[in-house]
Amino acid sequence: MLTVRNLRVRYGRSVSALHGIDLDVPDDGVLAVLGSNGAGKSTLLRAVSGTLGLHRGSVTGGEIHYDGTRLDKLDPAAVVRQGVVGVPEGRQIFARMSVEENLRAGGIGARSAAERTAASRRVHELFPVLADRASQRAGLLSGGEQQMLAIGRALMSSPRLLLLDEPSLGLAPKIVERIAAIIRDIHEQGTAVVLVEQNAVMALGVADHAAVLEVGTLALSAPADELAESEDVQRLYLGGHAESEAEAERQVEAAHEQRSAKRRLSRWSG
Ligand SMILES: Nc1ncnc2c1ncn2[C@@H]1O[C@H](COP(=O)(O)OP(=O)(O)OP(=O)(O)O)[C@@H](O)[C@H]1O
Repeated sequence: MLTVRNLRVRYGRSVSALHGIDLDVPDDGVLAVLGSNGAGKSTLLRAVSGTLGLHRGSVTGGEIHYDGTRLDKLDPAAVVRQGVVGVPEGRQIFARMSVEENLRAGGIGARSAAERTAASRRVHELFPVLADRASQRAGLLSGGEQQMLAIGRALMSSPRLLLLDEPSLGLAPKIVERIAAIIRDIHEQGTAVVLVEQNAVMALGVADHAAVLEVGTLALSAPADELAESEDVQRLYLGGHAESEAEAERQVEAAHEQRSAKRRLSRWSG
């Protein structure tokens, strides 16, 4: 279980980005974190993954615990060793290295060769395209494939909690659907997920629970299906990027359809 209590974050002296956030992510959960630009979503993930220092930010109050260990005092490598691994916004793969080399880099922290082999098998099963493109330069992959590589590389260290920052960013709707299905698979294989997204349709279709951030505070926290039904959320986040009312309605229907697909799936697997 990840618990975040009264988390406060600043960048330098002047920017206060989070003003006291409380969140819980159970071991078998998928938490969607929604909110508009600048709400503090990436900051939250940076605080959990210990990477705020790389952005001149710091935790100025509160605590983050994972499975009995206090994370907010650890450096990024130590957070990964606790089983918490992030995929930052913008993918940040090693563009000049091959797909296979990128994956190998992700597996450096594995506890044993057997663990590395199992992780590699899992990644290639989830993303067959990465096996097909093993020797290709990562920078030559399509945007969707680069996102898959970024997630695959994170999975190489066998995380128990995966932090995803806007995996749908800049991708075509069909690719976003594939990424959503893969996140569901990853979760069903036993990895908890925190999914930061501006694409609320996608996020609410995948998540069990959702939190909405507004300028550094937690505005709402509720089961994802309740939020998908909420008129405020539909108005602000589901129809927010639609170019017409008809498109907004289509997006709302898509979120409902994704949720019922997920329910059907869990009935089959349960
Ligand atoms: N490195 C930084 N230095 C100074 N201020 C920053 C830095 N990174 C983020 N901020 C500020 O902190 C606040 C929260 O930003 P954050 O990137 O966490 O929001 P977000 O919800 O992830 O938005 P987006 O979807 O645009 O990434 C914003 O006011 C932002 O301008």
